[in-house]
Amino acid sequence: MAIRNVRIPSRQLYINGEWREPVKKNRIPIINPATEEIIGDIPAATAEDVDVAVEAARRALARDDWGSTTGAQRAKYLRAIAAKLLERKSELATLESLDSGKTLFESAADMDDVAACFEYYADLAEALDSKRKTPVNLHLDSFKTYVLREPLGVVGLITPWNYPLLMATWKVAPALAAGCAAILKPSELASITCLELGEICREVGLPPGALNILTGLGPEAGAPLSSHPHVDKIAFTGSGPTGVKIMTAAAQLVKPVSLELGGKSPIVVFDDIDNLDIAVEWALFGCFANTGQVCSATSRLIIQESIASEFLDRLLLWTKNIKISDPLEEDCKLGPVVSSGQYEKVLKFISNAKNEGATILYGGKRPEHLKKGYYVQPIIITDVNTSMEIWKEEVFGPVLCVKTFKTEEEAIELANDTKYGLASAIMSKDVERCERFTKAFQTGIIWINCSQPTFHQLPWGGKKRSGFGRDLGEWGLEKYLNIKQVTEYTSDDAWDFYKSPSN
Ligand SMILES: NC(=O)C1=CN([C@@H]2O[C@H](COP(=O)(O)OP(=O)(O)OC[C@H]3O[C@@H](n4cnc5c(N)ncnc54)[C@H](O)[C@@H]3O)[C@@H](O)[C@H]2O)C=CC1
Ligand code: BAL
Ligand code: NA
Repeated sequence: MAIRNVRIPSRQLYINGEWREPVKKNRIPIINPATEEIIGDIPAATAEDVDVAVEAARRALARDDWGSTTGAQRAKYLRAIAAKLLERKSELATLESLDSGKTLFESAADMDDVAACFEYYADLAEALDSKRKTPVNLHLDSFKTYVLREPLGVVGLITPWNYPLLMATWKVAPALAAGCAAILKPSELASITCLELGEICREVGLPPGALNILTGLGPEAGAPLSSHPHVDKIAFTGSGPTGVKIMTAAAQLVKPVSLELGGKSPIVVFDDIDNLDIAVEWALFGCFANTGQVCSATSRLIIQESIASEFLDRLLLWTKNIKISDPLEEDCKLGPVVSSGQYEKVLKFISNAKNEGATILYGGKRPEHLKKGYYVQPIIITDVNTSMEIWKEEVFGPVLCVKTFKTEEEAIELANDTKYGLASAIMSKDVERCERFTKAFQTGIIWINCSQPTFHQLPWGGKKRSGFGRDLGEWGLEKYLNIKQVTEYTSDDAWDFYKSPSN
């Protein structure tokens, strides 16, 4: 099917370097959330296909063309992938928007980030060659020791729909850089661009089995991957309940996992900020970018009482000015949410908030000019108390709830009043106060005078119920490495622990 001059490719599962029909031959429709139309379909993998892909991955590790590569050789593949991605950037960005509802501007930015992330891990793969073997000096004559950093093995990468190709890349690029063989299971709600990554890997001649891509439903394709005895690690980004299932399955085999499970992140705004509009825009971007479907969205605005009224007035003006439209339209700043399920979920959160006594200051309805599609106006909710669902639970939609504070102590208590621990933001020009908050925030990511800017050189992940482990940066590579110590006895003398029978 061709939409706006982009053909939706029809693909199979990408296993062992080729396209392969799923054993059970099932397919899942692709729905464009802007129109609610079916625009194609993706293959639905099951446990049988997981077995085939895991075997292909194991064989890749055993073969010299992947298992014995240097980091420099792997870097060449990663750079070739990045180059192909950029060649197809505009097509891939359109496909991402059609599949997920992301604005075309954000999809295009994602494709740049995806290519840059492959390039970044190409550099780290090269650097790994000099760090592969590290001597450790024990200051003993009788022992020579060193530490090897080796690929961990076969890794399962289970990813969400909010940044479909980018979240996959945060795991695929470092896994390949480390020399692992990977099986990617993208979200069934948005898999098109991840399948195209398969085509790109085929074109650049990535050795068969190094990366396998299995689209399909979570319980049918993700669960058998998590519990597979020959998968050495699972890296997951998605919801808390699914994270618990994956960790439980992996625990039976003592399989390591890393989990990035979203949050309910605070943005604390103090009255000493110089420019109200600049702070307002960050608050807006922090919660409404990507239609609020961001794990680190700062969806709790905690504002100093002295400026609350003026701040909210401006926030309202800015919010009303956001262009909501088909994500492919120029200047669109807010597209639909990803699916009918997510749409219903967002609307339910809003009605629950009303029923619990909160005030809908603005939004939360279907925009009048959009009759179809999973569109909802951005929402600002006030009169919130800390026992309300809207204060406590992740919505994953353009929903901002607001509370005020008087003192710094009160602000930090409100900020940390959450089971999650992914990100926190503070807006203040007082450097020492920002330092105090940096220490006090119980999260893995701190933003000062901004919210959301993300750089692939920096560790990404949280604490508390937001999970553990880190993507990105050198930390994102380490998790795909096995650290192996080698201890050699170099003395000609006997060990002399036991009495020799010949004496
Ligand atoms: N932390 C984050 O970045 C994300 C958080 N979410 C949250 O999750 C909510 C629900 O969204 P979903 O798409 O249903 O998230 P989900 O957590 O169910 O899906 C994420 C991935 O896990 C897979 N999966 C589902 N069940 C599985 C199982 N039993 N074993 C292995 N893999 C499984 C899915 O197929 C998908 O690839 C959202 O409303 C949002 O609150 C959703 C996406 C991303
Ligand atoms: N910048 C966003 C990453 C995420 O939502 O997972
Ligand atoms: Na879709």
